[in-house]
Amino acid sequence: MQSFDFSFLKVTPFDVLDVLLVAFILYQLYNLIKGTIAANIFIGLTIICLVYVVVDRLHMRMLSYILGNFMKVGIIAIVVVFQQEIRRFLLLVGKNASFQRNREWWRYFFGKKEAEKNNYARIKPIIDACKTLKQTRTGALIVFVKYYDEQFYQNSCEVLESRISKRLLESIFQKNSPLHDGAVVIAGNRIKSASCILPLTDKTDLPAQFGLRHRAGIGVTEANDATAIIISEETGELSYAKQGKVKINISFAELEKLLNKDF
Ligand SMILES: Nc1ncnc2c1ncn2[C@@H]1O[C@H](COP(=O)(O)OP(=O)(O)OP(=O)(O)O)[C@@H](O)[C@H]1O
Repeated sequence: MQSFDFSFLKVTPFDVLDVLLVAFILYQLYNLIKGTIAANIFIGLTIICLVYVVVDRLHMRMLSYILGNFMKVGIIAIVVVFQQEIRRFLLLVGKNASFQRNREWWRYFFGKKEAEKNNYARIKPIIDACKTLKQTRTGALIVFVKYYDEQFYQNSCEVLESRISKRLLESIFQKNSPLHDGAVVIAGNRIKSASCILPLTDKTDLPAQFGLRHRAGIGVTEANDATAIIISEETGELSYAKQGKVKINISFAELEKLLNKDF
């Protein structure tokens, strides 16, 4: 019986690692563009690539010339078209390697209790304000950023630079307040700004009841290392957005856990 010779197939541990890393990167990219217009653009580009390979093999000169030229500028087109996704991908990579994440491990082994106690004092006024806003069905959008990018936020915001306080948050979102439209941005221990106009997500698979407030809350977490609490004026529901994904109708216990982890 004829036997097959697989001796040419030498698989080293680095090959396995290589494949795993590529699979991981593709999976992360898939997660980033899933449900967005970018997913359709990606499919379009893949189809053009496949057509190019076919027409090139069939020696259809005119079409392969046109598609070939298109492919040459393709890389620039990809960078332009996927600007947001590339930004999000780099943020994801940077975030996973960041000092902040390692500091969480540090906290876990040394002095976690102490850290949690301090954090609770920080997040309590926010949770209390959310309780009132939910009860009174007052729409609100509160964004937490690790790094406050002055350029990104200051152009469209009213600068506050104030201590985090329950009553301040409640009064900002009162319907008669001049600052109630838009988002409040919190960084570290400060309310940095209010009335911020944020980028909207272009996701196409969101629930029908999500309007501009929810789209802005999700959008800001796609473009930045940020998380957002969204309180619906219509239903009083509390949602929490992170990395472009949203948890709907969360409880206050859940909110406390999430803020403890992310803020
Ligand atoms: N780009 C934006 N950035 C920040 N806030 C925004 C933005 N666009 C709209 N908003 C806020 O969202 C409010 C309008 O919310 P809209 O009713 O469209 O949203 P929604 O997601 O349906 O929320 P709700 O359930 O509270 O109605 C505006 O009054 C404004 O405060």
